[in-house]
Amino acid sequence: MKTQAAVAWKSGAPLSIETVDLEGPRAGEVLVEIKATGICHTDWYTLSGADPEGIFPAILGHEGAGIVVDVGPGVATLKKGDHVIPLYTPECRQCKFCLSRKTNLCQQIRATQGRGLMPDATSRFSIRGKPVFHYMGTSTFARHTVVPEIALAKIREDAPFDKVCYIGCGVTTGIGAVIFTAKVEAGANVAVFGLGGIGLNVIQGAKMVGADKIIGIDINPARQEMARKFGMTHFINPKEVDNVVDAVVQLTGGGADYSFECIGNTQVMRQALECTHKGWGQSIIIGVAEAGAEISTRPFQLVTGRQWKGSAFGGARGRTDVPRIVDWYMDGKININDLITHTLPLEKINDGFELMKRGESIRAVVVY
Ligand SMILES: NC(=O)c1ccc[n+]([C@@H]2O[C@H](COP(=O)([O-])OP(=O)(O)OC[C@H]3O[C@@H](n4cnc5c(N)ncnc54)[C@H](O)[C@@H]3O)[C@@H](O)[C@H]2O)c1
Ligand SMILES: N[C@@H](CCC(=O)N[C@@H](CSCO)C(=O)NCC(=O)O)C(=O)O
Ligand SMILES: [Zn+2]
Ligand SMILES: [Zn+2]
Repeated sequence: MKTQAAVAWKSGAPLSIETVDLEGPRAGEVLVEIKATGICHTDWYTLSGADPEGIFPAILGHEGAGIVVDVGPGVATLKKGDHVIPLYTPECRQCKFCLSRKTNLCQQIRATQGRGLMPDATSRFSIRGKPVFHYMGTSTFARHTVVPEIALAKIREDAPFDKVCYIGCGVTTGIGAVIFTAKVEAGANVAVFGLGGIGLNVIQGAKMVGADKIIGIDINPARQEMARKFGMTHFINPKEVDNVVDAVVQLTGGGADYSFECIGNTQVMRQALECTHKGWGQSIIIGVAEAGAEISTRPFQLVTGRQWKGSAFGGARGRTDVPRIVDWYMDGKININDLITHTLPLEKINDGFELMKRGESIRAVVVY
């Protein structure tokens, strides 16, 4: 079939709206009509050329929601008409990683996904006979996409696509990092570095679990108002203090119990670790840093009880947890609407990237 997509021909260049050829679903695959997709900082990271796994031409996008149009042979858990959220972290429930119960990082299709291919090592997308790569196994910047069955969460049919698409990455990543990765307890003091589409969801998660002080740190003062609305109790602008680490330590009487880095800046990752409490502080890295970047600190920071952890997709097991998070939204337990600051048609997708780069949007959502 033919469909429309925003194609990334090469790094650093704007996306180009094209008619692309899309082959139907093969065994274990599902054809999905994408109804809406958010634009995440990670799409920009890959488009910028900083991603070692970035390959071109590709159809980016990993924060979508849509409807099943067709299923390939052997697909047992989904049927035409089902509402779904594509998962860049699948959940096969059979691989060593899934069975370990220790991680959400299902590895069943990770190798081919990282090469922009479906599990049988081919692409379903092409233009004028030349293959176009998939991205993160989802490619939601296309009106139609083909996704493995194990990488789709079935969601309730009354959930609005233009809001719950954000659960496909940002909402789950932020709230999940608090609940599933750090397991923040009521009364804990939390520091959140970077108050964008991810950090604001960390704040929302910290508020949900009953954290005490929730300290937000951002160089963009315009982020303060929204962050307070979501539960931030204190704000630090790094440009206005001598030392961010000292500022957090002072505010918390010794250091944050948990900190979250939601920027992708390795200098800030160090600050986030070092502002946590001696003996038990945990710092969770969420931000994605460019190829070749490395983190450093004095080993003494770890010897004295601080811990560094990372979190991908908030530690969520997508097929199990995403439908629950959709329920939280539908039950009014989490706020997504206020974080979606801009809605655009596909033709304006590059404007969405510009809004993000200028710090003007929290989430821009493309509605097909
Ligand atoms: N681990 C995961 O599963 C996962 C999932 C989604 C996104 N990410 C990553 O998380 C990061 C944040 O994504 P986002 O969509 O929220 O981005 P965003 O652009 O919406 O937000 C980033 C925020 O950081 C602030 N910032 C930039 N430099 C800063 C500094 N030096 N000190 C303090 N604040 C600073 C910006 O002003 C902005 O508010 C990105 O690196 C993205 O790739 C990771
Ligand atoms: N390809 C990148 C890795 C980027 C990365 O860390 N991605 C996160 C999700 S970001 C969503 O916005 C992730 O899930 N990582 C685990 C994984 O990719 O298996 C690089 O190589 O730097
Ligand atoms: Zn993302
Ligand atoms: Zn698995």
